[in-house]
Amino acid sequence: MRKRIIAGNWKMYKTAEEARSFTEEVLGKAPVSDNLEAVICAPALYLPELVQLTNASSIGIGAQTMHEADEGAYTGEVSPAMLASVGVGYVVLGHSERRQYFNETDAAVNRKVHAAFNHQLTPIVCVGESLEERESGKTVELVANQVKQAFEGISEDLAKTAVIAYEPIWAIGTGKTATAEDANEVCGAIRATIAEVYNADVADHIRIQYGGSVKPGNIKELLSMDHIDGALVGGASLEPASYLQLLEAGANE
Ligand SMILES: O=C(CO)COP(=O)(O)O
Repeated sequence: MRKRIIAGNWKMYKTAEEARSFTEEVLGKAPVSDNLEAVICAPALYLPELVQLTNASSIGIGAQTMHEADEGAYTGEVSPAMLASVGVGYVVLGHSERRQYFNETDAAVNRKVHAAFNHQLTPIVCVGESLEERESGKTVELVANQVKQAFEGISEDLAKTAVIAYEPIWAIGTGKTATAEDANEVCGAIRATIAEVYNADVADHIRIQYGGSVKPGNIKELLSMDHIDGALVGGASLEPASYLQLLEAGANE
């Protein structure tokens, strides 16, 4: 049985004080369950403090991106070694906003997946199609290709521990969620791709999240689907009450 993973992606929201008070508020209230991994992916600036605050809790802390090199003359960047050195456990890679606004390519995502594993960070690898691509019937082909490229050269043992987030671009921040059936179909195709690239055992272990306008009102249905093992949540992860409701759904359903 795959352990569910529900991750909030705060994107570029919250002041330091807001990040702190959110975390303090959810700490005592987050459900503790063997079936659920809860994660907050915060702006890099707040990561050390959030790691400290959540140290004794069931909540894990993740970054939203990173550079692929351990160190170097890359002004403004944060390296995987730096993330690991402050106790960060996860990193979102290849988010569509990174691909769109920061020209992150599939090849760069692949280098970052390698770099994350080199530092014992769990990568949350994002894939997903645009509306145009969906309408032209290319979703499965495109997403399968993104997955294949992201995992190029990654061993079976490491791939098993990765997380893939299927986030259709047209569903991000728009209030338009993919239907649970459509989301499950693509997540199933991602699992089939992993089975093809690796084997059935890796496909059985790897966790696949859905992301795109996930809310307390639709998460249960999404999580009831065979191939959906969790959610990567933007807007609805910003308020403690709704983040906690998402975690409750993950722990209970
Ligand atoms: O991009 C997302 C999470 O990474 C989804 O964002 P929303 O939940 O705000 O649609």
